[in-house]
Amino acid sequence: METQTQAHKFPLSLEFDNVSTLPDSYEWSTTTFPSDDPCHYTNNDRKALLPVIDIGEPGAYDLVRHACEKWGTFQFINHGVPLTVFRETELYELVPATNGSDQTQCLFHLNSYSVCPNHNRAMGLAPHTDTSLIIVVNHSNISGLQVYQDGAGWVPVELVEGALVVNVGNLMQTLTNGKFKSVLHRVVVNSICHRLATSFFLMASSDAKISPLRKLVNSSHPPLYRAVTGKEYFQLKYKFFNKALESIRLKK
Ligand SMILES: O=C(O)CCC(=O)C(=O)O
Ligand SMILES: [Fe+2]
Repeated sequence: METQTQAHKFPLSLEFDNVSTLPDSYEWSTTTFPSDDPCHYTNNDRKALLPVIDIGEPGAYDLVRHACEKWGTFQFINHGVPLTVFRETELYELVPATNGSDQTQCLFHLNSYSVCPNHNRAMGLAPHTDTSLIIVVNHSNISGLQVYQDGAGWVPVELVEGALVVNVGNLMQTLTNGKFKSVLHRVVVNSICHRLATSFFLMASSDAKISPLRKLVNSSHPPLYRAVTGKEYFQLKYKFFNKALESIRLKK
């Protein structure tokens, strides 16, 4: 048994450290691993490679827009954060911090996925779309994040040193009248490495009204979503989870 003091140290000693098989309550329908190295796997499907964008390049703006329309996600490099920060900073040195006030604009999550004995029958993070406007993920150097794409299924997000992942969230999909797609994603676990990832959520403040931008709405592109406040949308997400966007969709 852990003592109280040890239990607060990172990496956390989690329940799975003490079990040799997956408890029934964690059972998930089978997930498959794309390669022999579950900690650092590559994507063998060259047709389903997520964009990695150098945001210092002249054409970066168009590439970002295209990625948000087609994929709802991309990785970016040349963001100004020195590589040494990625190499030398152990994620577990970071202290998770949230701003709990009503005016919250940003949220920072530290996600910890412990080693799992029966990884192909468990799920680290269930398939979901993110609620906020945009999300920036540092998935460090351990694989696990996968995004769903029509026609390609679950696509692993490849490890690119120093790259950060951006996901389009539900509220950005609303704001862009469905032009940018909020990406369905999940995290799989493995039986060898403990994975840590940080997510930075750019949120709408609770009383901000979010509705499709006027310049993206016209007679051939009528508004797809009704206006919601940040607070209302969070309540809808809690109630409807992955069906929340559907719940504010205007009927034709
Ligand atoms: O762990 C990851 O790579 C992604 C985490 C995530 O999807 C989230 O925090 O919403
Ligand atoms: Fe997410």
